[in-house]
Amino acid sequence: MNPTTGTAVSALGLRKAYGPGGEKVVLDGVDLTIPEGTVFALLGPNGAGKTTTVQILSTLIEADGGEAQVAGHDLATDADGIRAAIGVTGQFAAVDNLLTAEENLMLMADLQHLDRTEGRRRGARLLERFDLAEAARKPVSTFSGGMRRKLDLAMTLVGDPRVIFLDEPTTGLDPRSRRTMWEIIRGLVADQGVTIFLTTQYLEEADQLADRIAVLDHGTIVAEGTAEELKRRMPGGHIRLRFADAAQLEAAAGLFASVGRDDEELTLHIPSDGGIPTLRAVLDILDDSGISAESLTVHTPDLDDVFLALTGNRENPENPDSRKVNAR
Ligand SMILES: Nc1ncnc2c1ncn2[C@@H]1O[C@H](COP(=O)(O)OP(=O)(O)OP(=O)(O)O)[C@@H](O)[C@H]1O
Repeated sequence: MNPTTGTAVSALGLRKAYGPGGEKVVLDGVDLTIPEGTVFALLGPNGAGKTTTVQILSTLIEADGGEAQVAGHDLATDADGIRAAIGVTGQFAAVDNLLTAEENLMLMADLQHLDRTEGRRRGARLLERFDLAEAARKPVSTFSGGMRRKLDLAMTLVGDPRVIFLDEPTTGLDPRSRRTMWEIIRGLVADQGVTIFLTTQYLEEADQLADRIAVLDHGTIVAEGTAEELKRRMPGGHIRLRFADAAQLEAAAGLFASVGRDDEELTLHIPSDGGIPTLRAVLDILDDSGISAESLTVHTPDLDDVFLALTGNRENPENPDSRKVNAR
């Protein structure tokens, strides 16, 4: 962690290209700032460069350009410092199928140079915490997908990391296992103040977990903000006011420039970004005219709308999956 800035991860102008002449540009100048103790979600369609970003920040591959600091260590000069401070789980998981859960955890403790007693103690505590104690002595090859993910994360936690990279942590899990994983991730942030860097293709996952979301498309960040901020940027949001009778509806309709109305439902739809200042302005206008609405609801576009609007305008001919996302 960087004690002077409170920033867990920062990156400036990260670039990465593949191919003999570097003609396949994967990251084209990625900037990120992630405060410590928060959950950050990097969202993007297949092939956007999410895994590449995680691999660079976790020192698994080198960037071609740009700079980054992770947990207070510089990527270019102190990769060892970063490795000691982070945990990585996901598509390149370290779980050994032939070993039991307990053995996997002990192996991790050995790699972290913990003494045997401390290693055992931490392992047992993690198995308990992740509800894997009963299966502790069974080979991992007999585990369900959800159990393996939990073990993978438990193995990461043996080293007590301050920053954890979770690359698509719930891909392929059923809804119940996904929710369990979300609870675990929330618990890590709440109880231990760790920083989570998450990549996901699930908008709901980003919405549920992340303090801030960045949308990556074709190697650049095309939008960044809280889920609410991103949704508010989309057209289609409105405030819906319901009135007690037709007279009130009529009077209110005359107060606003562009409104939709539904006479049967006695409602007005006022285009809005859903922000509090707009909401207050609408209520003030009604108040000043002595009209009171029976109910007020704010409708904001969901994250699906945001994702499709931001990433749907260019197709990636090399990646049929990205077309699938774009065409939805
Ligand atoms: N070693 C490599 N050599 C050549 N191209 C690569 C290599 N690794 C990744 N790529 C390409 O870089 C692009 C980005 O890949 P990356 O795995 O970072 O995307 P992603 O956003 O994580 O996608 P997904 O959601 O499908 O995992 C892809 O087009 C991929 O084919």
